Amino acid sequence: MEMIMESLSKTYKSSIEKKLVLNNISCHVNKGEWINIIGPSGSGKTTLLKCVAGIMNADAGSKVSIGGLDMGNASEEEKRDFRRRNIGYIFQEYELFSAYTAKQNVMLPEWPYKKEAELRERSETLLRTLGLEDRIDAVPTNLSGGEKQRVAIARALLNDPSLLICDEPTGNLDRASRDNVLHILKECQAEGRTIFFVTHDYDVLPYGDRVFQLKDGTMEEINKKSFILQP
Ligand SMILES: Nc1ncnc2c1ncn2[C@@H]1O[C@H](COP(=O)(O)OP(=O)(O)OP(=O)(O)O)[C@@H](O)[C@H]1O
Repeated sequence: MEMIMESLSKTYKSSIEKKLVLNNISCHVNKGEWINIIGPSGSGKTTLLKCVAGIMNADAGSKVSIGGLDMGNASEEEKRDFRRRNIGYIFQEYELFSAYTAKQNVMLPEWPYKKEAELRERSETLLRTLGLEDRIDAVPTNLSGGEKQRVAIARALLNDPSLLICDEPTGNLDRASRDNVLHILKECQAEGRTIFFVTHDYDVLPYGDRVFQLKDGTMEEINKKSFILQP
């Protein structure tokens, strides 16, 4: 799914301050590309992902277009429907519902729209693929951080999204689980999906096609090779 950001700015406004977090960012992502975003804590990575997904409104004058949908002009309902059909979003804080099991959390976004038996089978398959076969019926309070992260990843994959937006999806995983998740995402990319991936982990960078760095409100492309350690 093609993504176009032009002059994208975002200001947080409160009664005591106005904070410009993203300042005139432009970036064009081709269908099927894997883009990695790095940047210091607080540089606006999560803000950028939320503006791109239409979860948060960018400032007036910004242009964000995803798969032809103009986020600035779409209604909340259009954006919600578009996300459900096309975007898998892996939240940094997992955003799991504590009253539901791992399997139910994965099924939840499609519950009103698809047959329950079909959803149950699909979510169990995804949880098994992510190494959670023993935790399918556990509630989030009984899951470790890494397990919760993998449930959140399974949920994002449920609708076979054309675009995966990933906010540090491997931050709480050990090396083996991280490599498993990256391998699964690489397969998703091979199937033609676009991946927009925020990370602090430089070991993730070789998996992507291009790297952008967010700093002081601006975003610039960095040569991916500059992160590969020389012997
Ligand atoms: N709702 C909000 N209101 C005001 N300021 C906010 C709000 N959300 C985030 N910020 C501020 O905007 C800046 C960017 O936050 P954001 O979460 O996008 O950064 P980040 O790069 O994802 O950080 P991290 O790597 O620590 O997750 C931070 O200084 C943060 O304090």
